Order: sequence, then C-alpha cells, then structure tokens
Amino acid sequence: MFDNQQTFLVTFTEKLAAAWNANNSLLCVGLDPDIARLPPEFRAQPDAIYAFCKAVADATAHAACAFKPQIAYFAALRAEDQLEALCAYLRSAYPHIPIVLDAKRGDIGATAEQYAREAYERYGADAVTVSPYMGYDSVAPYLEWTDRGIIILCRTSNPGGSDLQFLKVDGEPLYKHVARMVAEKWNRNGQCGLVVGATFPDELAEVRRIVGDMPLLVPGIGAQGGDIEATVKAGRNAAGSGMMINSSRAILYASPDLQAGEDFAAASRRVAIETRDAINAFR
Ligand SMILES: O=c1ccn([C@@H]2O[C@H](COP(=O)(O)O)[C@@H](O)[C@H]2O)c(=O)[nH]1
Repeated sequence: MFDNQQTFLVTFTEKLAAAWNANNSLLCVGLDPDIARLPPEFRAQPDAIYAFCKAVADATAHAACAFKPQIAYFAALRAEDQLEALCAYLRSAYPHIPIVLDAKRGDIGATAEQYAREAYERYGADAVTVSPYMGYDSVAPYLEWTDRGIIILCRTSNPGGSDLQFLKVDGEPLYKHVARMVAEKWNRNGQCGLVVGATFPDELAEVRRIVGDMPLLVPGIGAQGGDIEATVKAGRNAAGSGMMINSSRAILYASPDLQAGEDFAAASRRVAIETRDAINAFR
C-alpha cells in the first residue's frame, strides 16, 4: 500500500494519516448491519449482511478515512464469515482506508493473544478496540503486532460511561489516568489510539491536551446526537486532524430521509458527504 509519493505504508497510523489526506476526511463510516433495517432487496439474500455493507462502503469510501465494522452485529447473526468476506473486500478494493474492528476486547494475556489473532489475522483489521480495565498484560499481546493499531476505551460516548470513567483516582477522573497511561507507557510502538465520545466535548478536549497528536476514535455524532462543531473544535490536533469521527446508523439507514428518487446507497453517500463536509467546516 503506497501513498501519493509512492512511499510504502507499513503501519496503522501511517495508513490513517494517508487516508486523512487523500480523502480530506475525518469521517469513519461505521458498519453495524441490523437485519431488521436492511433495505427489502437484501433481506432474502443468503449473504445479505455482506452485500449491504459492501454497497454502503462502495457508496461512501471516497468520503471516509476509516471503516469500522462492529463485530457484535455480525456475530449475533452467526455472520462472522460475512465479516471476514467484507474485510477481505475492503482490503482489496480500498487498501488505503484502514479497517478498525470494533470488538472492545479485554482478557488475560493468553486469551488476548487469540483475540489479537482474530482481529489482525482472521479479519485483517488494521486496528482493534480494546478495554483497558484488565491492565497492561491484557493489552500487551496486541502490541506484539507492531504495525497494527490498538484503540483503547477512554471516555466512552454512553451516559453510563461516567459510572466508572468519572471516578476520582488521586483527585483526577479515571479516564484521564487511562489517557496518560496509554500515552506515556503503553504506546511503545506509536500505534495506540483512544476512544472518546463526541457526546462529551469537554472531556474530548482534556484527552487531546494529555495525548498530543494521538489518533482518537470519536463515536457519538449522528444517531447519538453529538455536536459536530463542538467535537471537532475539542478533538482536532495541531494539524486540524487526529480523529476518526464515527457515524454508523445515520449513514447506514439514511434512506428513511430519502430525497425524491434516491435509493439507500445514494442516501448513505449523501449523508456521508454532508457529514464529512460538516466536520471539515470546523477543522
Ligand atoms: O464509546 C463508544 C464506543 C463505541 N461505540 C460504537 O460506535 C458505533 C456508534 O454507532 P452510531 O449508530 O453512530 O451511534 C457503534 O458501533 C458503537 O458500538 C460507541 O457508540 N461509543
């Protein structure tokens, strides 16, 4: 995989930086296929999940800096084979756009080794989301994959995230400890990132202050109602970049807002472009 200058791109962060530039986009397109919400033409197909996600990816790739399949939507339908096929397709059709597997894994080291193989080898993901709460030895197996990304939950977008992430430790909320620990100790390959919700722009700004230019995966715009202007102003790095701002349902299921004659893929494309442009307006 080469960038515009024909430099070979080796790592997740190199690939992400190239995608930010090539597509002038901080938009991460989330692939969360809910069978009940698929357009009718897909529902009878044996590979409905794959076909739907492929169509959305094809419609939005030019406006995306990353794709984020959420593994639960595939596993719940016994459709891991379709996730595998989708990741293989994305890697071949869009080798310049990183795949972030949203799996939020977290377990003891021996089991984490298997989760890392699942994400990086089976699915060929460029990065995977993990929980920090079992500590360093639970993330170390991912760090053995020195070219791949590991994106650690820090300040999640859901209201209940405050139950633990806001607990004070040494006078400071836990999420800030996570941010500092990842930036100062765990990021030994320079391939770590953090999940910080768009629904909490003040905390997003705090995390940015702590971690410098580290990539942030920022879910919570679109269906969860996060404010794009506040998100971008709080989370951008010195270069006006540094984020994968995720939107899943608002792009995947844009078709209820159909403009006259528009099909589901055109609706996804329209919303992806509108979202990318709304983000870019505040970079
Ligand atoms: O804090 C978090 C971490 C992950 N997510 C995931 O992002 C998408 C959001 O989907 P929307 O439809 O855009 O709300 C989904 O896959 C979540 O599992 C998150 O929302 N918050």
